Amino acid sequence: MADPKFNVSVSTLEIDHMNNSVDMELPSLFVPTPATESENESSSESQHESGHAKTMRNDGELETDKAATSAATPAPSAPAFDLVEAAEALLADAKKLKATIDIKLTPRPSSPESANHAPLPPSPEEIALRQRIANLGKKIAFETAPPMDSLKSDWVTIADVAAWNIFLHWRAFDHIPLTGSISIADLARAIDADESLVSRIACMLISTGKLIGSRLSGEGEQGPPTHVSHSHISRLLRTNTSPATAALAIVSFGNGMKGFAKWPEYFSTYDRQEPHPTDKEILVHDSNSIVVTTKRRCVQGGINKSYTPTPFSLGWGHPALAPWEVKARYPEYARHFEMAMGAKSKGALGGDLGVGGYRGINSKYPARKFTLEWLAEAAMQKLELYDFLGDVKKYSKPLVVDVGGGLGHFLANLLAKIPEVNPEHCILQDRPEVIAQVAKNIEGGDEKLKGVRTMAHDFFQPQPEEAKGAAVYVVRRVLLDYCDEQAVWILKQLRCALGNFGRIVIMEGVLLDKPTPENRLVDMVMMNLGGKLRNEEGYRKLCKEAGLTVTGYWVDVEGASCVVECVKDGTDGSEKDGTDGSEE
Ligand SMILES: C[S@@+](CC[C@H](N)C(=O)[O-])C[C@H]1O[C@@H](n2cnc3c(N)ncnc32)[C@H](O)[C@@H]1O
Repeated sequence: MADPKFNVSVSTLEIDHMNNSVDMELPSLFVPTPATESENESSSESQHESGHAKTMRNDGELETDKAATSAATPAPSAPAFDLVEAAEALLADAKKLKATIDIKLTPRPSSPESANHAPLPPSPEEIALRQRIANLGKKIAFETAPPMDSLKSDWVTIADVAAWNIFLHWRAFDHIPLTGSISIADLARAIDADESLVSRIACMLISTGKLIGSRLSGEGEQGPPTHVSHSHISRLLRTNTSPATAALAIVSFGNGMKGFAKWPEYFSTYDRQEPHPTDKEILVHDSNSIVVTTKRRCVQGGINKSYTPTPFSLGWGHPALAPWEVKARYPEYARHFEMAMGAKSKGALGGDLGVGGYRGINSKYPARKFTLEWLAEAAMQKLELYDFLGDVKKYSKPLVVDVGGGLGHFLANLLAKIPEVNPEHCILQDRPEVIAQVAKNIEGGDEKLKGVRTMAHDFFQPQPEEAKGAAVYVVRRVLLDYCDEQAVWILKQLRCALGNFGRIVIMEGVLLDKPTPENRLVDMVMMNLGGKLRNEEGYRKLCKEAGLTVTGYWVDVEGASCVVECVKDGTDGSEKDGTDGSEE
C-alpha cells in the first residue's frame, strides 16, 4: 500500500517551478488521502464558483478559458493510480520471472533430450508473466512521466517506425548477421545506399534499442557507432529468417501508416464520415497524375456497392481503386500480405478454428461447442447421393465454399482435419490474381489443396450456379474489410445461394467489450481499408439486415475472434445435421 507520507498533490504552479515546463499538470501518483481529496474538492468548487476552467499559459500564468468552460461537461474522475502499489506488484512479478529464468538456466540432468542444450521455449505462463510486467512497466511510465515526455515519445515512435520500415524495405536487417556485427560501411554497400544515410537511420534505431551500436576497439569511445548488431527485436525483421513476422511488419506499415498519414486529406475530401460507398463525384489525381473520378456506378444504376473510397487507396496513390485492386498492382506487397495472412492463420482465427472444435464460448448456450465435424456426415450423405444417381454431374452441389478464401489456408486445414470431405466437393473462391496464385501453388506440387475446385469470383456478385446450394459458405476475415452496407450486400449474395439446410459460417475479429489498444489498432486499420471491427451486436445486425437468422455466436475473448453461424430466415440449418437445435 502507499506510504501516507508520500501522498502528494502537485499543483500546476509547483510543476512549473520544478520542471520549468509548460502546459502540463502532472497526474497524482498516489491514492489521495481524505485531506488531499478535500483540497481537490475545494479547488474544484472555486472553479465552479467562477464558472471558468483554468489552464496554464506558456508563460506559466494561469488563464481562464471561458469558451472551453461553457461547452464542457464535467470530466469523470480518473481511476486512482497508486505508484507504490504498482511498483511493488512489478517487483513481485520481476522476482517470479527471474526465478523462472533461473530454473531454465539450471543445467538439466543429462538426458538424450537435453544433450544439445537447446534453450527451452517460454511456457504460456512465462509469456503471460512477461506481458504483465511489460504492461505494468508501460502503465507506470505513462502515469509518472511528465506529460510532455509522453507526447514526445509518440513522436519518437513516428521516426522509429519510418526507420525500421525503410530498413525492412531495403532488406537491411537481412544483412546484419544473427551473431556478431557488421560495419555500417559494409551494410551500406550491401544495400547500395550512402554510408552517411545508412548511419543516420541506423542511429535512430540504435537510440530506441531496436539495433545495438558499437565501435571497435581502437576506434575510441567517442563518436557515432561504426558497427551494428541485432537486438532481440530487430532479428524478427529479417525477411530471410523470419519471413512471416517481417511480412506482418510490412503489412502493418502498408495497411496502417500509409492510410493514417492521409486521414486529414481523406476526411476533408469525403466529409467527416466513416468510409462508405458514395455517388459523390470527386475528381482526384492518381499516382500517375491522371485525373480520375471516384464516382463508379453499377451497371444497374445506383451506388456501386463494391467500391468505397478509402484512406488506404489514397495513401497508395490510387484513390479511385478499391484496396484489393490496389494490392493487385503491387504483387510484392500482395505476396507479403498473403504470407501475413498465413501467419495469422496459425493464431486465434486459424488452424483449428471450427474444424477440430473452436475454443470459443457460445454466447447463449455455453455448453454448445462450435464445430464443423458435422461436415463429415454431410460428406458421406453426399457420396451416397452420388452413388444413387450414378453420375457426379447430376448432383453437383458443393459441400464447402470458402468465399474470399485467399490462398486456402482454412480449406487446407479443414481437409486435413476432416478426411471424409472430398476436396473435389470444395470450392475456393477469390479474386482472379489470387486464384491464379493458388493454381500455381497446386501445379507446383502443393498437396494440401489438391483436387479443390478453384474459382475466380467477386463476392459482391451473385454466386454462379455451380457454387449454389452448398452445405456451408465460409466467410473468414472478409466482412471486417467492409462497412455495414457492403458487408450486408456480400451476405445477401450468399443468402440467395443458400438452400434450405445450408449454413453460412462467418469467422472474424471482434471488438472487445473493453478494447485493448491492439484491438483498437485493428479497428483503425480496418477504417483505412473501409471496414470495421464489430462486436456481437454488430454481427447480429448485419445478419438481420441480410435476411439471415443467427443460429450460434461463439467468441474467443482471448484471441478477440468470433464465429457466427447463420441460416436463411425461415429455414433451419441445424435440423438435419445432428446438432442440438436452433437457438432463436
Ligand atoms: C483478409 S483476406 C482473408 C483470406 C482468407 N479468408 C483467410 O482467412 O485467410 C480477404 C480475402 O478476400 C479477397 N477478396 C477481396 N475482394 C474480393 C472480392 N471482391 N471477391 C472475392 N474475394 C475478394 C482477397 O483477395 C483476400 O484473399
